Amino acid sequence: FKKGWFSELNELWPGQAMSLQVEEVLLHEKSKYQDVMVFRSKTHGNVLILDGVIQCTEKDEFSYQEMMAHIPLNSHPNPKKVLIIGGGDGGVLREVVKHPFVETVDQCEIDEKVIEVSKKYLPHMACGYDSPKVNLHIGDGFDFMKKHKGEYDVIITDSSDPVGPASSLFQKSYYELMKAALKPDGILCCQGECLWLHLKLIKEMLTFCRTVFPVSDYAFTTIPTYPSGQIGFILCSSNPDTNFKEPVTIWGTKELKTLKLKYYNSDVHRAAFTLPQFAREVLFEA
Ligand SMILES: NCCCN[C@H]1CC[C@H](N)CC1
Repeated sequence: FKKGWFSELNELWPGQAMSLQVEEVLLHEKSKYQDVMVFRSKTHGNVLILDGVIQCTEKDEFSYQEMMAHIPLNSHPNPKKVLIIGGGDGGVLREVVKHPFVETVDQCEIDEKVIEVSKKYLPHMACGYDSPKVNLHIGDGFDFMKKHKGEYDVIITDSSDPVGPASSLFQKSYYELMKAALKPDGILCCQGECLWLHLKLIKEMLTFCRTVFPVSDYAFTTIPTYPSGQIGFILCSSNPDTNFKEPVTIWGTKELKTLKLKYYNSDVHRAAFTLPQFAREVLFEA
């Protein structure tokens, strides 16, 4: 490639590749599960790469973390107990612990190296680990959920892509496990890939979610450094009265400033469920 540039080449987005200019590689080593790299980019701050895939950049990570946390939390009337599967960089955790209703957060991340690296090179994301609300567990999310039935108001699965270690998180069996770990009116939010690239996979997931939950929906955010600049979220609720499109908790300007939110607000929440026609007809009309 052009000297001094990182390109995100991957079979999950054939024929295209996001590139970032590299100033300095800060770390590059193997964890027990994957190849871990951090570099300081010219224009996007520090960047975390796992197995050659961009996980987050300091410049735009807040788009994904805020939406992944606040869409489910503000769709639940009183989310006290939250579980995060994955999310080792700490960004989603940082957002969840901000929420005034949240009392405790269990986080289960399989790769301790990702947490260690984030604390060192992504301090503005890993700051979430400093919260007294957090119980951190290193291990497999499947095993953890089997031991915590009916415990959670909200479960968030902040995963990488459906290749390698994370592919099992995109199966029906995993959603059945999350449902069992939720309280009877619980809500889940999972990384749901991209409308431009993975519409078929999203359709398959929504189809099996509709056999497991009374309510399932899909929302998206814009994020320049993820493939095609967009990523979405699968949202499911065991409470048939849940309407994700209308938040039950609405924050005003003062609260948004206090919470330091720079992407999420109630109008952005509502708009996130308004899909372009090519996606709406496949996901909700066919
Ligand atoms: N907290 C960010 C976790 C990473 N999320 C995924 C990274 C890889 C992308 N292709 C999809 C989102």
